[in-house]
Amino acid sequence: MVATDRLNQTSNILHKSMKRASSIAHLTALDHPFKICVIGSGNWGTTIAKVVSENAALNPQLFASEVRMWVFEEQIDGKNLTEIINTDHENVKYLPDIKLPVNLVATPSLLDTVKDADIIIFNIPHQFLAKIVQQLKGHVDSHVRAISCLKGFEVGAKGVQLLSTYVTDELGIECGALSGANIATEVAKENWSETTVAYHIPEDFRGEGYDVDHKVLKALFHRPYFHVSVIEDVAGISVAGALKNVVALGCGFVEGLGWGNNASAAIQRVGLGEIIKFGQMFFPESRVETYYQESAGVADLITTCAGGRNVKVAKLMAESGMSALDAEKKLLNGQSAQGIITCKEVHEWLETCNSVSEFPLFEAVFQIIYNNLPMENIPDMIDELEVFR
Ligand SMILES: NC(=O)c1ccc[n+]([C@@H]2O[C@H](COP(=O)([O-])OP(=O)(O)OC[C@H]3O[C@@H](n4cnc5c(N)ncnc54)[C@H](O)[C@@H]3O)[C@@H](O)[C@H]2O)c1
Ligand SMILES: O=P(O)(O)OC[C@H](O)CO
Repeated sequence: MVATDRLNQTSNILHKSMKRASSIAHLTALDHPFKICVIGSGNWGTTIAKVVSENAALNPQLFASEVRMWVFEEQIDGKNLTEIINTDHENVKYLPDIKLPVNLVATPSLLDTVKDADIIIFNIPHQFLAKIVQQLKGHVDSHVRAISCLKGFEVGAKGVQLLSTYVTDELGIECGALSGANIATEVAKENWSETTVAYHIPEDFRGEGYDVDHKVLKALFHRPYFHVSVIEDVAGISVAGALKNVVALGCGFVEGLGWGNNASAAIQRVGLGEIIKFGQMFFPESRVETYYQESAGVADLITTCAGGRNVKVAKLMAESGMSALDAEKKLLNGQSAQGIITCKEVHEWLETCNSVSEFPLFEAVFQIIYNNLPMENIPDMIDELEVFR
């Protein structure tokens, strides 16, 4: 009896997942297949390019097979990285030992990459976004749609902005976000993980089959090893994705000091509270439920604090006394620990708003990295400032 129930249950699950897969597979682009490009070819940029290229090859009615990936050109052993990727189908510097699909084409020219694209996926360390977006101005049609996979904020004349909002404001195109518990190398190895894509359907939506909607985004990003949930809360997933990197630096400090799991859990508790508070104060459209219902949120905080690059960099700082930038350079071979810049952006914004004292962990991380405050002071800094909560 129990065995029969199990069998029925398994067959129901299989039936549901086959139905879901076939409903995605039967989508058709009614005008021409959507042309995809990826801007960025780092650790995550290349991984996401692999994911979408696989789906592009599998769904010819929906996506053009060729996916272009913009590569910030550099030489590896006297050869251009683009040439290596296009010949060997491997990004030997930023994603070694992972075979890339043959329909993924590395392109050194930014403008050639976006030419005729229907969907642009931004995936670079966020400190380079402004420069890239400025180069794209005037070269992207207003009906192009975009997804930002970046984690960070833009802080400037307009205050603190989501990176997707920055893209929309500067290029005049709708931009959503993708964020989740996604250490790139695990996704690249096709170990199962989940992610969240958030996207608002814009007012100039041209209709199902002619434009990008939630079904198209699911078809673009969902893989058997990469399960996608598509929602509306762009602000919630973006705030969570940016700020968990700052919390991870705090975890790295206490880990490097040898304080153990309780200390790391304490940092994550305070950090989650500050993430939610930041979202509510500065992006009131974000939903608190997103943080625990979606992969972008608590789940991302957990994976990042367990094994992300920010935690590794901060740990090395604690163990060696190195500066953040030196530790990043030594450990990451050109990759970026985004929390180092994000904590500065957050500090500058909070100072403008006279709200520094309401975010004691974020401020402690900033002071340790930029003003050499002893990391052993973290517990006291959190206590002293927490009275303002
Ligand atoms: N790696 C991950 O596990 C992961 C997972 C999820 C999200 N993210 C986020 O995705 C974004 C991209 O991260 P990544 O891991 O692909 O990048 P990365 O950290 O691997 O950075 C290296 C990339 O930066 C490029 N670069 C270096 N100098 C440049 C310049 N002057 N102009 C433009 N590009 C330059 C390099 O060419 C390379 O492509 C980040 O915001 C990151 O937080 C990363
Ligand atoms: O390696 P990190 O610290 O940049 O984190 C990677 C991802 O953002 C985890 O989801």
